[in-house]
Amino acid sequence: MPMIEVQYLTKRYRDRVAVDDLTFQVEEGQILGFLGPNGAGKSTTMKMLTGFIPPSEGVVRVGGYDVEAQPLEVKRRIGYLPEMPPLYVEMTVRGYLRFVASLKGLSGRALAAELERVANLMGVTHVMDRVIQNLSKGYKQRVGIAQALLGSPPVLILDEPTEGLDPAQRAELRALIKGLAGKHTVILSTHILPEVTMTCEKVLIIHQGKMAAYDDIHQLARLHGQAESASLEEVFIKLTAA
Ligand SMILES: Nc1ncnc2c1ncn2[C@@H]1O[C@H](COP(=O)(O)OP(=O)(O)OP(=O)(O)O)[C@@H](O)[C@H]1O
Repeated sequence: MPMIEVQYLTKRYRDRVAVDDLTFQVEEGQILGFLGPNGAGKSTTMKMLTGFIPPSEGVVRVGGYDVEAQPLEVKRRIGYLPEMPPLYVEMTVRGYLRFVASLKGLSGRALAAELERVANLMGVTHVMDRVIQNLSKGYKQRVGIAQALLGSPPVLILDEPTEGLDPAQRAELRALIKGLAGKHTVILSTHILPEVTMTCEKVLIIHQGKMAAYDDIHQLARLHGQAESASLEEVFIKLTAA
């Protein structure tokens, strides 16, 4: 059974179709790169996968649970980094992460250990007692990713996780995400194409809400590129030009 199953997923905002009949699945332990130009519908799709907004049509199942019928079962299994992380900016990093960890059911020693683990992983140990609103953009992003990783959920939905990070942290995060493969199922949206080439085996490209490509990263170049060596960038530009 695939870890994430999406069938006929559609979202309409009044007369605008933001996501148009998407069907795809992500196998357990796989990292799916999710690409599309600005406004293609990536964030809208991710919000529906996590139960943040309801679909107009279609079905999403995570770990076999239906997002609409069993939202708590789904949320329990997903770590979500939205495009705009819901940080409580007046809290300290420690206070905020502790709060999120308690929402995820952690307490006592397990909570303290988990806080330390994700803080180390994201390199925020030295800012734990600072107020979030005073942090730089990159550090806010690190805190956003840290909250998604708390409790080590089997599924991670990451909406442009490397946005705002410096090159060193971006490389670290890439390695971290790659290291999650096998144990975690990940959907990673990004505008940085080499990031996908380096991290993902499978790629979904959407354009104007519709699926433009959904393939193994090597197949993609073969099917849509001029040559087998076509870069993901060439394929992306070709598929999203219209
Ligand atoms: N709440 C909303 N009400 C009306 N239209 C919306 C709403 N949210 C998104 N849209 C529209 O839906 C479409 C898809 O937006 P979405 O944010 O999902 O794109 P995206 O692929 O994530 O873009 P980006 O790469 O710029 O973040 C856009 O045309 C957007 O204007």
